[in-house]
Amino acid sequence: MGIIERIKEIEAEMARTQKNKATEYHLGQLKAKIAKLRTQLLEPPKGSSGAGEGFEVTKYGHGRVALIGFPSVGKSTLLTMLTGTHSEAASYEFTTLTCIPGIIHYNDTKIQLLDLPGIIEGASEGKGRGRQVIAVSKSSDIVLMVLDASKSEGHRQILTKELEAVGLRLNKKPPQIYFKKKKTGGISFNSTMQLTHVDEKLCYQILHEYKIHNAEILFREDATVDDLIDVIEGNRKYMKCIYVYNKIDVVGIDDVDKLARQPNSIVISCNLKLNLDRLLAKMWDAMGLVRVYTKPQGQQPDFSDPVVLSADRGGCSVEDFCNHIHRSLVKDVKYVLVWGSSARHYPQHCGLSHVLQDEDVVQIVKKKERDSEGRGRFKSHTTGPARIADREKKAPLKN
Ligand SMILES: Nc1nc2c(ncn2[C@@H]2O[C@H](COP(=O)(O)OP(=O)(O)OP(=O)(O)O)[C@@H](O)[C@H]2O)c(=O)[nH]1
Ligand SMILES: [K+]
Ligand SMILES: [Mg+2]
Repeated sequence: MGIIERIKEIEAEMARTQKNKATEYHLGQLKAKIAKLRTQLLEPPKGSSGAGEGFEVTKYGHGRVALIGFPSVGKSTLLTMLTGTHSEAASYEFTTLTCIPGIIHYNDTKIQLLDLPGIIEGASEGKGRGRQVIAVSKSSDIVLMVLDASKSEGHRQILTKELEAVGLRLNKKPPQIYFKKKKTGGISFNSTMQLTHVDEKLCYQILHEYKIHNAEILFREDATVDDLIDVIEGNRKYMKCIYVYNKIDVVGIDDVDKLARQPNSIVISCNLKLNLDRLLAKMWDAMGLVRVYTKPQGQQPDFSDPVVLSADRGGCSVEDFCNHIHRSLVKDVKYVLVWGSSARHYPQHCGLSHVLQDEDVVQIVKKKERDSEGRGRFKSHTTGPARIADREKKAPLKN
C-alpha cells in the first residue's frame, strides 16, 4: 500500500471513531501516525533535485512573495498589474504552468513576486503541479492566497488544508512547548498552566509513536495534540498569509463587505484596478522589513538607498546592520548613533545588540574614529554597501 492510501485509511478510521474521553488517546495516536506519513511524503523522490523544471527561480530583492490559488482566480493578471512583467492570463484553467517572477518596487525596496500554476484539492499529494508549487511557496517569505470572491468560501479552507498537510502554518505562532530529546532519564513532563487538551498519558503515547523514550517536555500554553505533533516533527514553517479576494467587480456589495471584514483579508479587482495600492501596503507590512538609512558624519542621510533588514531573515540588530554593509565592519565599530523609533532620545548611543526599527537612521562611529583635525572617516562616503566597501579599500585617514 502506498503512503497516500495509508493516510486515507487512517483518516477514514478517524472519521469513523466517535470523539470522547475514551477514544481521545487512540485519536491522538492516529494523528501522529498521519503526521509521520506526511513527513515521508515530503521527502523528495529519489534522483530529483530542487523544485523541478520551470520552478527554479533565483531569489532576488529584499523579500519573496508567492501567489497561491485555485486555477483562474486571477494570479497572473495580478502579477502583470503589480510588476509590469507579463504573465499569460486567460479564461481557461491552468494557463500558467511554471513559476513566473516579477519585481515590485515599493518603499525603496524590491520585492520578488512569483506567479504559479493554480493548485487544486490533492495538491499536497502531488496532484497537478502541487508539489512544485508548494516547494516554491515554502521558499517565500509570505503567501498571498488569491481567491475568487464570486466562488465558494470553501476554497480558502481547502487550500489552507493542503498547505497544512505539507507543514505550512499560516498566520500562526509556533506552539509554546519546550521539547528536547535526551539520551537517558525517561520522559519529564511539565506544564506552567492547566492543560485541557493534552494530559501526561496522551503525551507519552504520542512520544511512544515516535519511539521517543527520553525527553524533556514543558507546555507553556494550553496547546493541542496537533501543536504537540508539530513541535515533535520540528519541520513546520510558520508564515504570514494574506487572503486576497479578487474579482469583486462581479460580486454584490454586501458580500464584498463581509469578505473585507475577515482577518488578514483584502478585497480587490484587477479588472477595475480596485484596492491594489492597499494590497501593496498590507503585503509590505506583513513582510516586516526594516529600512535603515546610513548617515555619514556631518551629512544628511541618503533616503533613497536603505539597508533592508528583516527579523525573519537574519535579524535587525545593529550588528546585523553592520554585517550587511561589510563583513569586517563589526570589529571596527565603537558605537553607533541612532535616530528614529527605536531610539529613546535623539541621537541614542547604541551598541551592537540594539534592535533597529523601520526608517531608523544610523551613524557608525568607529574605533579611532577621528583624525588629528577632528574629521570623521565617514565624511565623504555616502550610504550603500558598495560605497563603504570601496572606501575601505582606500588608505584610511591617519590618526
Ligand atoms: N471579472 C474579473 N475577471 C478577472 C479579474 N482578474 C482576472 N480576471 C479574469 O480571470 C481569468 C483568469 O485570469 P488569470 O490571470 O489567467 O488567472 P490565474 O489564476 O493566473 O489562472 P491559472 O494560471 O490558470 O491558474 C481571465 O479571464 C482574467 O481576465 C477581475 O478582477 N475581475
Ligand atoms: K487562467
Ligand atoms: Mg496564471
